[in-house]
Amino acid sequence: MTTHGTAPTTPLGADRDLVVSVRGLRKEYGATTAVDGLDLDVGRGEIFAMLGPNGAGKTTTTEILAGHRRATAGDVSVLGLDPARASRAWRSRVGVVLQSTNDLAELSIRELVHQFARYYPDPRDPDDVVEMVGLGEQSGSRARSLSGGQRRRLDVALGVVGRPELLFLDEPTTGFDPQARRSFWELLRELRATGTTIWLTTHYLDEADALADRVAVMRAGSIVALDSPAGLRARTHGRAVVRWDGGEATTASPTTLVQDLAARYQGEVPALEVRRPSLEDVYLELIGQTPDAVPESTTEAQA
Ligand SMILES: Nc1ncnc2c1ncn2[C@@H]1O[C@H](COP(=O)(O)OP(=O)(O)OP(=O)(O)O)[C@@H](O)[C@H]1O
Repeated sequence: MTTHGTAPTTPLGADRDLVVSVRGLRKEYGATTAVDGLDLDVGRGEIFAMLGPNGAGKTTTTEILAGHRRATAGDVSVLGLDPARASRAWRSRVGVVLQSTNDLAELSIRELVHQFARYYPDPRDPDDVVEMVGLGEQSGSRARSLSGGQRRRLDVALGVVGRPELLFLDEPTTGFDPQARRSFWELLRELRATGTTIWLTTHYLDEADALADRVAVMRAGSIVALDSPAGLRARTHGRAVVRWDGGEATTASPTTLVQDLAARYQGEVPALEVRRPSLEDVYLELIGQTPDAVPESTTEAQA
């Protein structure tokens, strides 16, 4: 706990509506600074997403918050406690799904989820949880025999069976087919509706856009933007990209440009496209990369 000035300040984690509070978090691995002075708060019942390229520091931050890794410096409060000194009671309030998966015994899905449920004081019904993650039909199969995406669903089942107040998910939908992702998103929304706070890392823009109340974009150990998906999108400041056979321009007044072009071509402008920057464009700009080509799916042609 740190106090500044003479007036007493609220100790980190004393605000019960804040599930996660981080101030000045740093993590160094030898000469590598993985997390470079992070400040953030996550409110109860929020879905909070961390986006960022490989090596940005998302996993390191998540592991520190989940009590799996020690910070080099900074103050961290998760559910009112420093995770580095967390008790067993604290652990039972937190669900953790990290990238490194557990080594599974020769148990069936159903047996595993039942076994995990016994570690918690007030677990969900394990059979309901197996259904909830869409593994009902495979519940008798050995966990080892699952596909990558099914395995990830099992990880989520093990993370939620203890009825956690806070759920950490590190890249939870990697390896999911599109339909499995959609139903997984639905599951996360249901969990949020029952009051679960969700901390999520992802590489998928559409995932953050579809799910998150707020998104932190991380780059080289720092947060470069922290906003709602709509707030991030608004950073395009009304700009649009106008393309035609012979040129391209980014402008805040595309209609005027199209009128000018129409006058110049005396009618149809060849291969005219007008496109609003997508969340992906904003993201790529934030992390210092610009797309080589505009993806087809985000291209909007207007006559
Ligand atoms: N155990 C470790 N020892 C040394 N360096 C590490 C270790 N874990 C991570 N790093 C380094 O810390 C930085 C942040 O890594 P981290 O895994 O937190 O990033 P990330 O954003 O989760 O990346 P990804 O999207 O690839 O999972 C990287 O430069 C990485 O090489």
